[in-house]
Amino acid sequence: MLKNIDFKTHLANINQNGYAVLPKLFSDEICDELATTYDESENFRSVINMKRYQFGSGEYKYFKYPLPTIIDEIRHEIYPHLAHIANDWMIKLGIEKTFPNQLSELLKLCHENGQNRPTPLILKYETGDWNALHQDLYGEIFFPFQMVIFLTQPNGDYTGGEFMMLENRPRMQSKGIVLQPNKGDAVIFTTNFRPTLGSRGYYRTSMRHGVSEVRSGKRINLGIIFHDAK
Ligand SMILES: O=C(O)CCC(=O)C(=O)O
Ligand SMILES: [Fe+2]
Repeated sequence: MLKNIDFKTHLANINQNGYAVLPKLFSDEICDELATTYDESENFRSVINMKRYQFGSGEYKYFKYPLPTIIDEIRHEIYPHLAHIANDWMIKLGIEKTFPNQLSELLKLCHENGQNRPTPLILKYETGDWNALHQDLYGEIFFPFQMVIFLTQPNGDYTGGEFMMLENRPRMQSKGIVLQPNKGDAVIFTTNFRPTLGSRGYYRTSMRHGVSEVRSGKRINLGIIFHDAK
């Protein structure tokens, strides 16, 4: 499924900016099919009302294991490409941590550490909904990257609802990044922090992500987080 992806360019973008946009990872048909699974409650382990937890406004559902095939495949196929940068980042930042080459091994570590619950999720936002800037860590073991796939079309299915990232640079003002990818596009982005080169070597820039208010319509996204949750 990932045959035509130009990973070299995407990995360079991730190294440079902390994120990459992958155009048209999923066809419209696959997007529609995944968006429809949202209403099939047997696919999910829990439903979160975002207002109740003060996470913003909207609703999301975590898939249960076994994950739908396409989500499981993409999670396993993308991971090895990212594990290499993850390890390089840890070296640059002087952190003694190594991520295994395969997702199955990372998940094994998560499970041994009591992080047993699957983290892939679908989020649904309607008019007025939004997602507060946050990080998806879920336990001591967390992978530095995650992915979000846009299942609906901005300025077609909804307006507003931009994907936002905020880079917190130490002792400097923060940088905001706003994206509005098309239906079927994916964004791979930094979950926690990334190395930025300064005059005295690499330092940590922490990143958070969220979604601006949806002005009209319905926005549905699929989130793929690689580590499992406590
Ligand atoms: O709806 C979005 O674009 C953001 C979803 C999100 O927070 C995530 O996938 O972790
Ligand atoms: Fe998130």
